Amino acid sequence: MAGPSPALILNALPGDAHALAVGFSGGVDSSVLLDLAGQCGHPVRAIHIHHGLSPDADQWTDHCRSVCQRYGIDLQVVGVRPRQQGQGPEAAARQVRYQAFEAALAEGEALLLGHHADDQAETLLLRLVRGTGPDGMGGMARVRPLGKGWLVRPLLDQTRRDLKAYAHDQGLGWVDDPSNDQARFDRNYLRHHVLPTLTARWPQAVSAITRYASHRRDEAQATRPLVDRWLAEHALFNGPAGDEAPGAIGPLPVESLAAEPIPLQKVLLRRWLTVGGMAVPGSQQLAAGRAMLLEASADAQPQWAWPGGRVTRHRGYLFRLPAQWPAVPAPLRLRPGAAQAWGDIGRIVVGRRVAADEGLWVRPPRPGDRLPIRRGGHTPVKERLRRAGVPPWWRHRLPLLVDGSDKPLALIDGSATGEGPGDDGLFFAPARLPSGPDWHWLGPGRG
Ligand SMILES: Nc1ncnc2c1ncn2[C@@H]1O[C@H](COP(=O)(O)OP(=O)(O)OP(=O)(O)O)[C@@H](O)[C@H]1O
Repeated sequence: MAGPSPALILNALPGDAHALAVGFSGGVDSSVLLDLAGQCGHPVRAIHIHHGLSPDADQWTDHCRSVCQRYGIDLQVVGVRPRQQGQGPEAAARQVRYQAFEAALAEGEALLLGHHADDQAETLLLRLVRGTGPDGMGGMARVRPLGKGWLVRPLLDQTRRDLKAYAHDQGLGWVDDPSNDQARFDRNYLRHHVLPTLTARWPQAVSAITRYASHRRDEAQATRPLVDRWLAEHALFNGPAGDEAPGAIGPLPVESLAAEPIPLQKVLLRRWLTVGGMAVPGSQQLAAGRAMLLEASADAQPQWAWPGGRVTRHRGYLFRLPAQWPAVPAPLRLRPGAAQAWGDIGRIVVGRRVAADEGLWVRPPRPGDRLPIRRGGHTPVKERLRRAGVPPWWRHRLPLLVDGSDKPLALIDGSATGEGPGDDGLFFAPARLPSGPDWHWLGPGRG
């Protein structure tokens, strides 16, 4: 592997990145990165996050200022204090740091971070001993979207020793963070005890481990489109055409899933949960959940719950259930030409000529509600919803149109696209909740 050079950055950049922002802590790795970035021919700036955690923090910021001044590179200093919520100070600092990076990135800008091969090997070993799934073994990504730009780690194939040698050769100055050695206990145990033992016996251990991570990432990148295609073909897709936002994949049909080999079922389930915004369970939990959901008798309604979410089976489909149910909305007096909030669940969009002087209301269905039918007579609302395939847990949250004396008139059709209803219509535009309830039954005409 060739040593540090600007080509590492140029080769790692996504095609449309046209400006570089170096995450500059003042440590040796990001000092090398800054030096290389300045030789790439792209506009460069640096971002330093001042956490104020160490008594030396001001000195590091001063150091970063003077280095950037020498290079003639703009430095943005962002002061963010970690908010500690049940995590260690390191993890809390990392979380706010990435949020600050994301907010600071401009369109088309690539944030460069100085993670190297030893960091990657430590990450992999840590994940391995703490327990991780196949995606975790891809380690840190070399490139991923971040805010309006990208996060790029061009030094992932360089060892710590390569970077130090470059810094010495080029006469670069840097600061050492002494807290690194105490705060990151597990990582340092690996760094000082485990990796030296491994590399004494197998000198290529670090690059072999990082190569493995790179294979895993390639494999994930190659298979993901196939998995997503399966989901798009089989799991009802409820977004506007071409919308691939998370949550756009609807309930999973049990029959199609069960027809696949078990290892593929697990891959599909894992991905389906991820696109629904759910925390993915560990392998054992996933295997148990899969068996419970797919191997139960046809008329059973098993419910699988793990700390990250819940899935249930209903009439041949698997549904992701939100971690918290939105409250049942309160009755709403309709206003012509308005888009009115239907609790946290969505909006009721009302045409201009609707409800002008009729005193129309919308409220959730109640037991015993009945709707008039065209041939004369009435049908229970519950029966209409059941026939339309609306799962029981949504039936009492849907909008029912009633007149001024609370007499049910109609269920309001849903529209996933949110386009105008015209002057005479009204419809329900469901919100896409973060926990991704499955809205597939809300297509126009189903109400
Ligand atoms: N305070 C900071 N200001 C700007 N950039 C930083 C700062 N701290 C870290 N970075 C950037 O992140 C890179 C990795 O640093 P470090 O390993 O400390 O980060 P981390 O995000 O905690 O990662 P890890 O996952 O390895 O714990 C650095 O080389 C630098 O590019």
